Amino acid sequence: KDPVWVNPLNPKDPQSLPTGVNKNVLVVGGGLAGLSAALELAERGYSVTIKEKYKSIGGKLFCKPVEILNQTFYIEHGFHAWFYNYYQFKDIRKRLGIDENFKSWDAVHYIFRNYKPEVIYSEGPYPLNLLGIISRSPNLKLTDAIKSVLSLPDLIFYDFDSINEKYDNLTFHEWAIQKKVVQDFYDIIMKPALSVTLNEQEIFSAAEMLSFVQIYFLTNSKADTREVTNVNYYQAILKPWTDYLLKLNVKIILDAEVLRLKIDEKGQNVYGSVDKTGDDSTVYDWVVMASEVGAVKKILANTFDYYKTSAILNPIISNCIQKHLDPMKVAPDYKVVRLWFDKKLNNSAPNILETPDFAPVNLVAQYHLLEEEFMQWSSRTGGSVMEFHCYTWSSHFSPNVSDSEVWNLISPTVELIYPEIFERNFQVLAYHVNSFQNFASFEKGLLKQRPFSNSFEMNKLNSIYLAGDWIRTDYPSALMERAVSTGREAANHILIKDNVRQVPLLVVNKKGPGLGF
Ligand SMILES: Cc1cc2nc3c(=O)[nH]c(=O)nc-3n(C[C@H](O)[C@H](O)[C@H](O)COP(=O)(O)OP(=O)(O)OC[C@H]3O[C@@H](n4cnc5c(N)ncnc54)[C@H](O)[C@@H]3O)c2cc1C
Repeated sequence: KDPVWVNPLNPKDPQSLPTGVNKNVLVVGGGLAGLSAALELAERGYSVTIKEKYKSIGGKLFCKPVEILNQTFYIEHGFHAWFYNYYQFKDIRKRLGIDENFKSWDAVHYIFRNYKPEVIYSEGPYPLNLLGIISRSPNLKLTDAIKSVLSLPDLIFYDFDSINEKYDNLTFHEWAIQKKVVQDFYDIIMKPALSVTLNEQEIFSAAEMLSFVQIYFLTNSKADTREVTNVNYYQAILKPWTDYLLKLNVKIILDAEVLRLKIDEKGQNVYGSVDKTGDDSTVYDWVVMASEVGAVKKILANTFDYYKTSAILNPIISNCIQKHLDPMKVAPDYKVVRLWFDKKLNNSAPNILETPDFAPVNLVAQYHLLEEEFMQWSSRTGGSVMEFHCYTWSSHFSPNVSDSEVWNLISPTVELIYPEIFERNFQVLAYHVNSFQNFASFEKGLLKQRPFSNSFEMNKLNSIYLAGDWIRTDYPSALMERAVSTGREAANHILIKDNVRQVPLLVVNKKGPGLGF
């Protein structure tokens, strides 16, 4: 199915603010959602200020310089992949002129405890591409798909609205049982997708997962096609993006955690913020909250405390909190561990390996096969740089372990994945651990209360819009693409209010591919 354009609601309005008109926008959070909103608004003449809590921009895509082995390496929050259906992201890449910083990741390698390894890629037109995956598989048989026939209507005749209505109160696993999905099929095709959601697999919503399946596998035969960057994310994405914003006079203030919002009590307009650095006296016309779910909860709770005696604001803020924020949850904490070894795995080890059965390790990326600076270090020293993603850490170990204990704790699992590391006695030369608990939960039952980008405004908390990967969209979207799409949506809510033409969005079709003809 082709993607669909969401066209501007005001196509006749001018493309930017009239000369001489100044509108200030505050963007809270410098992740992809905030950067996307800032890009659209600054291009259309707005004076944009981004306030970011940390010293580096990028949110979950951040990439910061770290001194390791007497060299400065740029280290990411964690390895990411860009998918074919990431239309808003592709558009931003084109506008920033950074396409050359991406390369294709042709096939995805998986290992399992009870099945042979799989190399999955999509080739040929739909539905032959899916049949190809089954026929190449050393584990799956066509009869698995035929026996799982009850699941096929929800997959190939997917309908976004009715699936959301029907299945958010079921977990994906419950849905698979209800639809009698054959175990092999579930374990090899479906469970791996759940494994990389950074959520607890057992409680993940069926509605959310079926939408993910459309985006990443089914909507068109290229959906599963992925790209990775060939240099670090700072060089590939964040520097060009922030350089462009700075050229458009966007103010980017780092290390400036927003503590609470300032609201004009009569008009209920949000007009500013109090930050870690103090009380910002700028009056903003619009605010885009683009921080992650836990942070928005915290900022709104502080704001409520501040205005709790206000007869007008108290019920408004409390309504937004109760309706849209209280039900939202944060996924378990995760760790991303990058190690510098004195040796390399043999050549047959893939650059990226997904390990759905090997929790706490969900994915292994070999950085010396991915990014330039690590390739150079490896060819100079003969060593390797490997990253291990551990997505639901506290379901396996104490959340409070020190960084120096992490490798010892995951070593027994890594030994099952890559015994060679231990057989050949690889020495760890250095290591770096990122630990966070900032990912949104997509467990069952949250969809109805999940806010849209304009939900606060709809509940009378005016001039404030939401953006981020935890915000609900009325089309299939996920992760990085949801972040940049909701950033653009937030910008569009502002543009239409100021009679500036909205920016079109290209989104994944709400219907599944059907029989393909
Ligand atoms: C290890 C890992 C691997 C991933 N892999 C993929 C992948 O392969 N493909 C994919 O599509 N997605 C992937 N993701 C998800 C993707 O990174 C996110 O969906 C996306 O980056 C979210 O962007 P965001 O702007 O919504 O939120 P964030 O990136 O979380 O940005 C929010 C920003 O708000 C800031 N902030 C918080 N509180 C405040 C405050 N009070 N004041 C000011 N600023 C504040 C934060 O510091 C942060 O910079 C992965 C995520 C992780 C962690």
